[in-house]
Amino acid sequence: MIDIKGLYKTYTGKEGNTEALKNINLRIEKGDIFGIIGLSGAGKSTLIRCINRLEEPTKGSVFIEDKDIVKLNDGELRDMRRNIGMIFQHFNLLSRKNCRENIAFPLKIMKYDKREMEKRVDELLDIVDLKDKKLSYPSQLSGGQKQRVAIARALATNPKILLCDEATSALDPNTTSSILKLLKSINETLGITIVMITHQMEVIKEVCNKVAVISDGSIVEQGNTYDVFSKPSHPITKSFIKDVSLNIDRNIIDDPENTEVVRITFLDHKAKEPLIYKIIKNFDIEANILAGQMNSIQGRTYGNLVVGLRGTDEKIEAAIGYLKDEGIIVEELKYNGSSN
Ligand SMILES: Nc1ncnc2c1ncn2[C@@H]1O[C@H](COP(=O)(O)OP(=O)(O)OP(=O)(O)O)[C@@H](O)[C@H]1O
Repeated sequence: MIDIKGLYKTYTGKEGNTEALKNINLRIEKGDIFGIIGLSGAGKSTLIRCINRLEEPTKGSVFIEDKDIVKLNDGELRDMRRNIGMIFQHFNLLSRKNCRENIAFPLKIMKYDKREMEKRVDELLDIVDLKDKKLSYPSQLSGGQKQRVAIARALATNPKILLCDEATSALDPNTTSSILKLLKSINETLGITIVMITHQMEVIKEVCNKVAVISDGSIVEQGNTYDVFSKPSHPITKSFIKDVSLNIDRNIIDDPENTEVVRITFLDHKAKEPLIYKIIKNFDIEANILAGQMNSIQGRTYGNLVVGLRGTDEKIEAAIGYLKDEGIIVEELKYNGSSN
């Protein structure tokens, strides 16, 4: 549905050039809730704004269905943008207009018939659960309510795609959760493809089925959210999930008493099995848990443990072989054994 190919963006300024995006390639399928996560300055806003050409790419293509948005003329771009709604961190509502008028704004520009417009505004207020605030002004609304109005306005023209630029970053955790639920229900019931940029891991975990991790203008990892975050390979991805092995004291890992120190990752139902107990019992070794955590992404569980193993090389090798046969991911952090 959205196919970004070889996308570059370079900002030119007095102090030189900034390469904000470097060869971005992403495919977002119809019906996805696609998250793009990165630290401040990574290029998230630039990337999402290139999707509707609020920012002009320097090079590359952004295909929406089969049209390259980069090549559209002004009139074609205006038509295309009706298919792409957008919401922002600070809502961008018109402060002198009430909820009804804010939501009706894009319909007015499209010269909707007055009766049709009133009907559509009522439908939208119903979708975002704000019927009782129809005549309230933005200053009379909470942050969450303002974002609901912004969502209603973004949906007014029946877009196929909704772009969310840090849409929950200004909201408290409970309000964030209710806005994410609303976005998920809009995705499911209206079939709208959602692209969201965020620096909040919780947002990705709660609603995104796919994720791309952006760092210094490049995508460093992407895929199904569960796969990317249960088996992260890039240090930036690991930092978002606060990988247990990153936080562990090096002295503990280097302790010569441990023959080997491993980081093991359990996925899905394996996270609930007593595998450490089994390796101690069946392989006659000692297993000392040094760090651990359990996580959940959209109802699927995974766990990480850092374990110091003590015993003969053969027994430890057999225990690790058993874990791998059981589908557990085992990574060696430190080996002190006699043979290698
Ligand atoms: N209009 C601009 N002119 C010059 N440089 C810019 C401009 N907009 C962004 N940049 C630079 O491009 C890089 C990417 O910025 P961008 O705003 O896309 O990052 P971000 O990941 O959205 O960061 P944040 O989360 O802090 O908003 C940064 O180095 C930024 O300083």
